[in-house]
Amino acid sequence: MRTHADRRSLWLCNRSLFRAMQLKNEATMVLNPVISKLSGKLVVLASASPRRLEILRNAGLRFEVVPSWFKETLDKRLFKSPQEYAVETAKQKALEVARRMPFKHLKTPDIVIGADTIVTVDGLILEKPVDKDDAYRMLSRLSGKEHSVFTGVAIVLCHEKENEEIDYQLIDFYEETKVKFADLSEDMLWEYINSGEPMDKAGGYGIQALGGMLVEFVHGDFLNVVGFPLNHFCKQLDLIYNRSESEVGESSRTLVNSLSKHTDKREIQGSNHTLPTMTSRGQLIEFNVTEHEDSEPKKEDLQQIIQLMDGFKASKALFTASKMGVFDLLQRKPGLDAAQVAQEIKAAVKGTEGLLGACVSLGLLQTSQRPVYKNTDLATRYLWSDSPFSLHGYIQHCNETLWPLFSHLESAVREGTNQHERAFGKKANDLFQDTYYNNQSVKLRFMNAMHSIAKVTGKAVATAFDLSSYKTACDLGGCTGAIAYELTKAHPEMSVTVFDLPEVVEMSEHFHPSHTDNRVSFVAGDFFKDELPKADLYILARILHDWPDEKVHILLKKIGDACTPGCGVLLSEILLNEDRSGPSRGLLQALSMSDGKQRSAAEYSTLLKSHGFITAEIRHTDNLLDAMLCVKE
Ligand SMILES: C[S@@+](CC[C@H](N)C(=O)[O-])C[C@H]1O[C@@H](n2cnc3c(N)ncnc32)[C@H](O)[C@@H]1O
Repeated sequence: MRTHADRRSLWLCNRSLFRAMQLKNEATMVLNPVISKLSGKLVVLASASPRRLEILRNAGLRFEVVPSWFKETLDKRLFKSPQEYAVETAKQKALEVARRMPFKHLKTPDIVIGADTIVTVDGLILEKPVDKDDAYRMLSRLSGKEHSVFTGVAIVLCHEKENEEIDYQLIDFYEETKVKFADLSEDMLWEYINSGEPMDKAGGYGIQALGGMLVEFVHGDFLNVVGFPLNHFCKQLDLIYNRSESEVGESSRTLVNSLSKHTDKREIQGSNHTLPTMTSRGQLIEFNVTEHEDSEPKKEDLQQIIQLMDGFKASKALFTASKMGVFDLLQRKPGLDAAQVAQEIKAAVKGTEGLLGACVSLGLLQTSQRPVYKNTDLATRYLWSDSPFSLHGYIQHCNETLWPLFSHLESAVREGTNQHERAFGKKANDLFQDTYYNNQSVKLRFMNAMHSIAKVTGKAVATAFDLSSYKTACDLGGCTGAIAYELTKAHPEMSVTVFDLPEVVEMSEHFHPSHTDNRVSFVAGDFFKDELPKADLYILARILHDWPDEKVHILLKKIGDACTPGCGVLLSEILLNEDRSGPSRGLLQALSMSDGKQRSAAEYSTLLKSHGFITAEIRHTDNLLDAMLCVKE
């Protein structure tokens, strides 16, 4: 029987082993650029295992957990090797979730990850023990011997096609780790079984906890024994997202099938028979599920379509309530009834009742029996003008500028040009100088709009990367300075020059924060014509999308000329997916844009590369804007 000291030293040994394995993983690859490829994507883990969840969370992956309904009942005798069984189970788990989500959750994931861990010894597959006796049988079989732990992993990539079909692309792999158990005495076995730990674990032990005391050595990926081979997974992601398609094809197995979103639900649930039980490595299989003529409209289809059809009504109700000061009023005086609100906002009671009711239904206001109204938390945080994260300014811009432009969308599509002349009665060669800045109130409204978005996104952009090596920054087109103030707040060593057109700089003091910050200064000028202030980091936040490539090259050349090797460009934009499938915010915004265009990270990288900048990092911030850091070679 092992003493407590023995167990403790075994435990310590395993802990240091765990750390050593972690360090090995860290040393062999840079995880973040791989994991960050998944940010902004709907990643789903088709497993309820808390250990897998923790491993992936610790790696910085953001995902939803949707446990698979696939029953692990595959006939093990049909498989040539245990690893093929584990891979097939992982595959079935992931595919079940990938197919269920568009119907049950009304959203299509981008990626579904499935995994199955098994333990094999003496040619036998050990899964989870069903009871204590089963655990005893398993553990005594493992005692004093070396066994293998296999985790099969399946990554299902879901691509929605234009015809509403979904393509499923499958990449699968497995990882093997050898584990040697110490000789286990009866007492130790039962003590461990009675701890309850073996019951939900393959092979009846958990290496990351008490079970670590049973282990003499581990050969291979430690996390694979815990339940997920993180290192191999990241290498596969690297192949999928960072390498050419041919490399992916060579290194992993791909299975493609298409399902229509309109395929009958019952057919999906029973569709396992359409999958081969096993495929050989490298094989590509395609099949289609026949589409049926739908006899009844489907509830979920109708919900989706109604949301799209009514979207403009909801937007306009929000814009109008915001413009008429409803949220500001109810922030100052919560608990007014419709007549009181109508009186304050100088509107008809009937019209006000309708607007308040619509706002309640949209989750912007709360009401009670009487009925009186007050702001919801959402409105308090984002809709009244003086809240720190108020989007009031941007909502006014949507109402007064974007709404008229969108009402001419058909002409914009037919003519392929911006609709400023139709919407506002005047041509705009330079959007800023001809449209926004030749009228004082329009200018202030635009600056308020930029300010409100920059306040919401500024911190995420300012802290997206390690900028500690940069001491002077210049925010080109930095407008009200909102991002500059976030930068100095986040980087105490940094000073920032905001460079913008004279019309903007003259108004900037209206937006200064209450505390003075002498590390932020303003310089007026035209970034296409004038000399740029010297800095070792240039910020381009929501600038490049406004301009066509020719103009972007003019600006980037000036920045490139002003930079010495090591200087940086911090770009902040909505980055389009490389296949231009989204995000829809970016694609919708493009519909009302003038001469500019939305671009993907690769497109921005190419533009910057031609001026000597290499893309160091890309961050999808989970905020309204993404960020890229590029460094001068
Ligand atoms: C879309 S706004 C972005 C503002 C700010 N960077 C942000 O993210 O909130 C574009 C900014 O570029 C400025 N700008 C446009 N043309 C410019 C030019 N030729 N020279 C300097 N600034 C310019 C505008 O005045 C405006 O402040």
